[in-house]
Formats: sequence, structure tokens, C-alpha cells
Amino acid sequence: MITIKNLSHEFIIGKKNNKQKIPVLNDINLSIYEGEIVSIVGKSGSGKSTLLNLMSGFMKPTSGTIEINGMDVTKLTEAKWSEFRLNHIGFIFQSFQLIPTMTAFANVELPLKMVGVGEHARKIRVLEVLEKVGLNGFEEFYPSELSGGQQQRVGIARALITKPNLILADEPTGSLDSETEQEFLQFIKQLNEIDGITFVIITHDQDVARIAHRTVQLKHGRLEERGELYEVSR
Ligand SMILES: Nc1ncnc2c1ncn2[C@@H]1O[C@H](COP(=O)(O)OP(=O)(O)OP(=O)(O)O)[C@@H](O)[C@H]1O
Repeated sequence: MITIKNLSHEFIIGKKNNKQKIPVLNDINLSIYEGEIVSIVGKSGSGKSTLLNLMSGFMKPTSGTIEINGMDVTKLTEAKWSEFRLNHIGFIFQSFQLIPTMTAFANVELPLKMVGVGEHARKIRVLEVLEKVGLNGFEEFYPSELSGGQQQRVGIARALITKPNLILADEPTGSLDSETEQEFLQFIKQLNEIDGITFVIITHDQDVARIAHRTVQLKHGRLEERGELYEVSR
């Protein structure tokens, strides 16, 4: 599903005559298989978000390739990447990243509008997904009128709306209390086991790492694999 080969990345900071290179990722090789939950752990500043941003196409690597569903996404133009993202990948963020001036319904509907789905079909799909995440009755609520856990569920609904087979999540439980976190993790497991969605989750949290089939650790720009618990059929 995802094949990362010889991926390296450095940031360049400073002005013209005083440029400085900050190497962050160094020759990363990683395969993520369909149906897996993979967690990425590592100390603060180890490059976890950089790796996820590269996988999301939000920036281009210094070198190396990232294949997702058979497509080398590092070669795509910005416009093609946006289209590919909308059709293949869902995102969940720590800070939910909902649009505050839009209702739960409108936040979840947005990706469907962007891919040109008609109004009637959008309505059916949004109501179906909001029900799936346990938010029926909350369609007209604005993010500020929802609890953190409910906002995260709107975020999950938005990630699921285009039926992606891959979800990338950056510290998804960082803003949740422990009870809400457990609910969230159960839901991720269910989406993985029943709907077959593959997850790549960046986390500091041992409980999140525990639901993963595999945990990889970033250390000094390199990846190390930690205890494998293989139950996924490939
Ligand atoms: N846009 C940027 N320009 C320059 N340096 C950057 C940029 N983004 C990240 N970095 C540097 O890259 C390194 C890795 O950052 P990254 O955010 O990927 O780490 P992280 O493991 O996700 O950290 P955290 O757990 O604290 O979120 C850090 O040293 C950071 O300062």
C-alpha cells in the first residue's frame, strides 16, 4: 500500500549567503501493507511530522520515493496531489482542524463538494457517516458547541467521507481525555477490522502504540522497527 524507498529530507533555513541545512530524515525505507495499523514513535523533533507531511504530499522530499497505492506521489504536481489525496487518503489531526464557522454537517460535507458530488448524494453520505461516528442529532452544531471527543468524531467523519483506504493521523489522541481516547482507539480498531482501512498514526502515547500491529521508531533521522505483532493477512 505504501512503499517508502531511500527517503531523505533536509530543511534549508537562513538567508541567501547564510544558508544552513537541517537534515531530518536519513535514508528511510518502510513498507506499510494493506490492513495494517502502524504507529510511528520517536522523541520530539525526531522527524515524525516531517515523515507524515511527506507521505501526505504537503511537501516534497530532498530525495527518495513514496509509492501509495502504486503511484509515486513524489512525482505528482500540486494539483494532481490534491486530487489523489481527496480520493485515497483521510487525515486526522490532534487539533481536529475543523472550520469553526461551519456546522458539523458542513465540515464533513466539504471534501465531497471538492470532488464534485451532487447535493442529494452528499446529504445521504454525510448523514450516514455522522451516524457511523455516533453524531446523529449533532449535524447543525458548530465545533465550539461540541466536546473535544465529539469534535474528534467530526474529524473522523470528515476523514471517512470520501471512503479512503488509508488514514494518516498526527497525534490524534493528544487533545482527548483518557476515556474519550479509549473510545477513539476502539473506533479505529473497528474501522481497521471491519472496513479494512489502513492507519499510519504518529503518537507519543503507549495506548495508541498498543493497538498498532507494528510500531516503528524514528531515531536520529533513521527508522528502527520495534516488536512486531503480525496478525494482518497480506
Ligand atoms: N519548516 C521547517 N523548517 C526548518 N526546520 C524544520 C521545519 N519543520 C521541522 N523542522 C525541524 O525538523 C525537525 C523535525 O521536526 P518534526 O516536526 O518532524 O518532529 P516531530 O518528531 O514531529 O516532533 P514533535 O513530536 O515535537 O511534534 C526539528 O528539528 C524541526 O526543528
